[in-house]
Amino acid sequence: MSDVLRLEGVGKTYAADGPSPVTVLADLDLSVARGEVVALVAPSGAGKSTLLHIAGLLDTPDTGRVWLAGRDMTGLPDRARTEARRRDLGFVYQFHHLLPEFSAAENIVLPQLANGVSARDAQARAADLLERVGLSHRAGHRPAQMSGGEQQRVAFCRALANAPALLLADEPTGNLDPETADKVFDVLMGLVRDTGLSALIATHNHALAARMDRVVRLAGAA
Ligand SMILES: Nc1ncnc2c1ncn2[C@@H]1O[C@H](COP(=O)(O)OP(=O)(O)OP(=O)(O)O)[C@@H](O)[C@H]1O
Repeated sequence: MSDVLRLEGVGKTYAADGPSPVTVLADLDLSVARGEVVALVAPSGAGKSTLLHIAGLLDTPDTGRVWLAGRDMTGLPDRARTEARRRDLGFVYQFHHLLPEFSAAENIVLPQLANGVSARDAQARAADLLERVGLSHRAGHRPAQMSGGEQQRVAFCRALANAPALLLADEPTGNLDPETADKVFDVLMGLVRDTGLSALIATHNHALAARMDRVVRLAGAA
């Protein structure tokens, strides 16, 4: 199977047993093929975050199944899900979430050490990734010493540090002014294409969505 991510018949209802249950996702099918970049466009409240949490193995659907990198994740215990998340997924959010007391390079090295990569290999990969996003000269800077666009470029490198099968991004340039957002998005797409990565990228920006391989629109369930 060449899909990196496959959701089949996924449904999610919040407070299903409460007085006013909210069905956010109903019978949703979605797949991301290997090397494919898919835009996820949804009006506010349509369930974009819920979907990304389910795809990111941070939440479980009430119905349906989730495959990641060819393995069925449905019903796996927390430990196995955490392990799959660490091995197969990279995350980028609207805010960079870099560790403030560590340098750009260290922020990219640390997740690799946690995955058992040697310090030497981790440093070499961090240097390579920083070069790809044009930030070699910022390797020793801490997040507070960098611009918003630079911080976000480091966050992309960190997400790719362990060579995940799939990148999940939630409004990755949403915190930046439009001009910077365009440039930083170019960097992200360059990085994704260079590494042959698959990605599911949520955005409200239709121009950015149009630059991806496919656009999935989430209308929101009743
Ligand atoms: N834990 C929860 N309990 C009850 N309702 C929830 C919960 N989490 C989310 N919802 C509801 O589910 C709907 C979808 O939420 P979700 O966060 O997935 O939307 P979203 O598409 O990401 O929105 P936005 O783009 O505004 O962040 C919303 O109406 C929200 O109020």
